[in-house]
Amino acid sequence: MIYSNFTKPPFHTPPLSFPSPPPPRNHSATATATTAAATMYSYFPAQLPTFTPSSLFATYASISAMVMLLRSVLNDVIPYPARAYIFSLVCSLFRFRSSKLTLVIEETNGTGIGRNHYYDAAELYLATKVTTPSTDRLKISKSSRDKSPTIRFEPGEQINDCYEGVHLRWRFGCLESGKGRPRGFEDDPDSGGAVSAFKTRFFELSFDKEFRSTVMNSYLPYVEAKYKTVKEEDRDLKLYTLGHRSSYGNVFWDATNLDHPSTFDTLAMDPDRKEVIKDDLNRFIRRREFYRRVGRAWKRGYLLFGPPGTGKSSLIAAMANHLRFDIYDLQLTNLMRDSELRRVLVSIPSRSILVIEDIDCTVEIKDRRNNSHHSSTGGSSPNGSNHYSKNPEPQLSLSGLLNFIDGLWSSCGDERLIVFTTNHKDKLDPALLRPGRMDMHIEMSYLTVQGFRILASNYLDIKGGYHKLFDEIEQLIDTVKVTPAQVAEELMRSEDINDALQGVLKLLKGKEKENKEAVVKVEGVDANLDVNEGTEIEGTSKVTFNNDAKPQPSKSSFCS
Ligand SMILES: Nc1ncnc2c1ncn2[C@@H]1O[C@H](COP(=O)(O)OP(=O)(O)OP(=O)(O)O)[C@@H](O)[C@H]1O
Repeated sequence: MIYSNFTKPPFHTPPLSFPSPPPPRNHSATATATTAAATMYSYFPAQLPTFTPSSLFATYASISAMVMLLRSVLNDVIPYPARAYIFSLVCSLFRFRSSKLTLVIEETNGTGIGRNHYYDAAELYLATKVTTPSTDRLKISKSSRDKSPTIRFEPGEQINDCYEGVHLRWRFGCLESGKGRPRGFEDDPDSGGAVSAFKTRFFELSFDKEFRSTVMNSYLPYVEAKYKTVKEEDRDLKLYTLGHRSSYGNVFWDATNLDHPSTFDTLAMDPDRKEVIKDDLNRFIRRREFYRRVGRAWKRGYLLFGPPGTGKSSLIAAMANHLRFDIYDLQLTNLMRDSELRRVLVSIPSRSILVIEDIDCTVEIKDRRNNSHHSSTGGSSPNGSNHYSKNPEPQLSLSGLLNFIDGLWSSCGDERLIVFTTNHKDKLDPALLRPGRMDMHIEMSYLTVQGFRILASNYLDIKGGYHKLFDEIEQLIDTVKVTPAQVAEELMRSEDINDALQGVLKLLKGKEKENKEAVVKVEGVDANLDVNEGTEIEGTSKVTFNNDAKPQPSKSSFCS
């Protein structure tokens, strides 16, 4: 027990003694004064309690201990939402008479799973305003491949802005929005045992209430427009792939710069077909109002099909470079359930291309669904995790994917392209080919003469665009199947034009020879069939006419 100077002393402390009043004098005035003084003297102790540093510290310590005790009791007794409500009530009392209006712009939208476009716009817009004197501290980063640095704000940082005479104050904040599983994962038993705090980043925009309509109708659209301009002019295109998984089981996109040099000019493809694709893309971008008017989600699906090495990935990169859209490369093996797929797809922003390569391997999706019982009894997922064993249902399904393409979820997000690629269109689930799902089917074929001319001009920069070996090469290109990738490989082997073209010639002649041998082999099988009529010949379907007809392993990890 700590005793202060104001509390009763312990019983063994000697009682405070008061000195006796001085004896009275004869003088009457003096006597009166003396009597008054004596009366006062009798009320006050001779020695007032003293405030020593140690006593003050002891008092402070006991008060703090009490406050902390009270606080922890209140925290235990009153649940977090109730505390937050009381806090907001108290705040609202103080805000009541404020002439300012504050808009809070959080990083995620109301549902907590999609990004808030205003937040992205504000972040980029304010990065252009960091030269104002009110800015004291910023985070800055730049990878070796970035064109310009990325600027981020420290919590509490303020930036003042002025728009059409209206003074605006931006403030960046970051707060721990509570402990527990993030929104949408509350009932998920598999979302990680650890329960930790998660952060909400936000901007606050404060201004005089009278300018509310100016800010809402004019300033915010202005910030958005600036964002678009800056993004287009300055930024590097990004390639996003599904990366790390949080302890809640949430999967996040990891970004890297997309430096793919492929353009429609470098693509070895018939010029007419290239024009058709370019026109289609340009029309799509222009038709925002059209899509709204006819009640369709503003997105377009492309199916690219053709043998490996015919330029499907190169075409996607050319599309991204043409439109200045980011690419989101989705590997379905990284996802376990439809809910994850939805979450990941909804997090893709506008002006981006979602790519799902080798979609013919979606047979895996159906297999997972059918094998859910097996998985739930201890099987492990294809990527080696034991995620399935904890969550038997529902798994990733084709219908989940299709629902995103043209179901209700398709309306989440604007201005997006969805590109599926496949080496085997015939193997695709008919549901994927249904009209309205993939708007345009683009066949990527073996190299044509026109395609070869484009490759030769790109790789060898031949003056006049003609070489004496072209005639022979082009004759062979018409008769054998060779992919642009194979010819491009030959063209890269030598810096000498003649050597490089000789290499192409050799490749084509080799293919021609293989074709002839294969024909002879087939004729031999046919002859055998005639001799042993009625014999079941196994493996005739494996007889190949050339190397290109051989089934080739897909590079996608989705195909195990
Ligand atoms: N049509 C083409 N025009 C220009 N270059 C091409 C073309 N097709 C292939 N190439 C060259 O071949 C390489 C591989 O091509 P790409 O990855 O685009 O083929 P793909 O059809 O996507 O193959 P896969 O089906 O195996 O993914 C490219 O880096 C490019 O250099």
